[in-house]
Amino acid sequence: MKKHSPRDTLFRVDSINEDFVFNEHVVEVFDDMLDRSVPFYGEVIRSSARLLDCFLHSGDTVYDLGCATGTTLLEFSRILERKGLHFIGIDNSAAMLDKARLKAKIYSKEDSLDFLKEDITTIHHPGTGAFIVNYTMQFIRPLKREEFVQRIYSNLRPGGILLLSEKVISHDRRINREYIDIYHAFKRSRGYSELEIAKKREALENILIPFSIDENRALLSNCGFQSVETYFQWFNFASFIAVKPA
Ligand SMILES: C[S@@+](CC[C@H](N)C(=O)[O-])C[C@H]1O[C@@H](n2cnc3c(N)ncnc32)[C@H](O)[C@@H]1O
Ligand SMILES: O=C(O)C(=O)C[C@]1(C(=O)O)C=C[C@@H](O)C=C1
Repeated sequence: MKKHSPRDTLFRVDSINEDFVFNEHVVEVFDDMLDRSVPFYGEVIRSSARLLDCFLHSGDTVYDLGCATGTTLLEFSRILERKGLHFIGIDNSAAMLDKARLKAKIYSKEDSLDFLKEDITTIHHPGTGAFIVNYTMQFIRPLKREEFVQRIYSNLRPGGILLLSEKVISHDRRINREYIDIYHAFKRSRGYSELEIAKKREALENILIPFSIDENRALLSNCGFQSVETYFQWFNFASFIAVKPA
């Protein structure tokens, strides 16, 4: 897909030090930021599309919670064009949604994609075939996550799926440190400087709170999901599938 955002230079030296928020500056460079900051971003989307193809039926609805600029749903609508699914993105940032709608228009997908401004922690969309929650639950306060996943579970139809992608930690201190170093080397290879990496890390401190793989799996199981597996992992990034019993 063509690039739709200028280069992410938010954490260059002259920028101000503040907590990370999804404001208009972030929206402006967001697609470039994700492309250079999330390992195998495109591959995770394509793998998720394969799972949707396996588990969903024609007429099912897919909600992308925290859809940001709509990249994931645009890819789904292209890959799964003939499957007869409805795609709806939800975000609480008007600027993200404006960009998502613009991209849908550019790719002539306005008719197959909808975008809603809602708080993902209070959704009510019963009978949903699949929820996608990519790199977003990590921004929800840990104490609120169980209620959030419970709500997703109760809005899924029997046999429906949740696809969850998150940055993760290891409780083994050595492994955790090595994974973070490997991730920072990845960011350097994508053109971020040491200073940009350090400043972004500081801005995300106490804002992006990752769970371990085991903690995420336990959370999903506690909310009623019976089958829970990881379908992708690259060091400190992982994607999970959780299936609601049919
Ligand atoms: C890291 S981005 C998600 C990236 C996107 N899923 C992707 O893969 O391209 C997190 C998104 O969640 C949105 N968000 C965070 N908290 C939210 C909430 N409570 N309700 C709705 N959207 C929220 C932010 O506005 C932001 O667009
Ligand atoms: O740059 C980082 O350190 C990241 O963790 C990347 C990450 C994420 O994993 O969600 C963090 C914030 C942005 O929303 C996009 C990507």
